[in-house]
Amino acid sequence: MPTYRTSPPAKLNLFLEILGRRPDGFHELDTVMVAIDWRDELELTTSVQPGIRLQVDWLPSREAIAEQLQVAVDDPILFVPDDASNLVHQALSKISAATGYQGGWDVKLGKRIPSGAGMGGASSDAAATLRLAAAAISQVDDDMAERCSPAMIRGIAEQLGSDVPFFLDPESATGIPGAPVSGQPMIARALGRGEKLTFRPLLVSHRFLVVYPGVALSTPRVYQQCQVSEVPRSGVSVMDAFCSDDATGTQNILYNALESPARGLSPRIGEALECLPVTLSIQNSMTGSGSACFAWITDSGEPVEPLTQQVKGRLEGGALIRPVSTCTGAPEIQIA
Ligand SMILES: C[C@@](CO)(OP(=O)(O)O)[C@H](O)COP(=O)(O)OP(=O)(O)OC[C@H]1O[C@@H](n2ccc(N)nc2=O)[C@H](O)[C@@H]1O
Ligand SMILES: Nc1ncnc2c1ncn2[C@@H]1O[C@H](COP(=O)(O)OP(=O)(O)O)[C@@H](O)[C@H]1O
Repeated sequence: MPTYRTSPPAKLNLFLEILGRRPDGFHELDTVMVAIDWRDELELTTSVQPGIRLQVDWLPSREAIAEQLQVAVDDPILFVPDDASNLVHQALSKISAATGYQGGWDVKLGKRIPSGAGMGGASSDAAATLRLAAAAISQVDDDMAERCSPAMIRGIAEQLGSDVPFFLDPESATGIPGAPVSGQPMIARALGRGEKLTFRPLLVSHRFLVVYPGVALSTPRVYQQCQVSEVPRSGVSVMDAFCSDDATGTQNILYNALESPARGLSPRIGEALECLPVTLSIQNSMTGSGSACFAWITDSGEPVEPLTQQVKGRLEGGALIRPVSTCTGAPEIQIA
């Protein structure tokens, strides 16, 4: 059986405004996201033996991540489920049910993206699973290939989570044939509960310094504490700034309405933000519902390594601190 592999990326929310509260418990959003090259690793093989066998490990090792976070290897912060609560598992159950695929799945998930960070790790793993599983199932016969339509994939992605469609290729994510092709870095604006997407290609690569301050925040808890904005800002100007071919010197456009409730839930958010540099060419924000924060380095000539060392020196306590760049949200699938 061939093995299908890909490296699901994390995301950063560059802008997030709360437009309203919905009767179903979700919030209407205006958010702008990019994928970044902080990646998990996912490997999937079909099997004649029914069932889903999922193995999850930290990369490069649980010990290495625990050491950086200054916690014990069995600390709850490093817990990632390997049962039916993992979104990879749920994605496979749903695609098997939707296509009538009767076989089983063997999956290895290598985690680098921390959980409860607002970096969308679980959502990205789920979207990548759908893409790999669709590629594998499509090999069975033409009938199966036809059942793996972009509309079916998008429908499952939306059921799995508000952020999951963002990590599909733009045509599957939007349902618009001819949407910008996958494989190149994009920026997306998401409306609704996060699933109504518009993609635009990025003309230049953008660099960030990301800090995960070693605390996991629950997305529902952060939303419970948030305020609907009376005079909502719009994500359009952020899209425009990031889509220009030179963002050097762009001032104060990052915004996240969930930052204030997240700060209230953990002092580590403020600590992470305060240790990030702020200059004429560097702006800071929190991603998603937290806890990770980031600095956007708008000047392409600014070296990132001294900034990384500066932040490592300033932030007390365990943390994961990494320079990253924008990348495609739906990376290439390798078949071996
Ligand atoms: C905040 C964001 C910003 O991109 O990202 P993360 O911090 O999770 O990465 C997203 O809105 C999270 O999307 P996702 O993580 O897929 O959330 P879901 O599983 O759909 O929802 C989890 C819970 O979050 C709340 N929720 C989520 C999305 C939304 N538009 N309004 C909400 O109120 C609801 O309480 C929901 O039950
Ligand atoms: N594939 C997965 N990777 C990480 N966490 C997962 C996964 N599937 C389900 N989870 C659960 O999802 C929650 C965190 O989701 P995640 O996407 O990592 O964070 P966030 O929503 O902050 O971006 C945790 O409760 C975790 O147990």
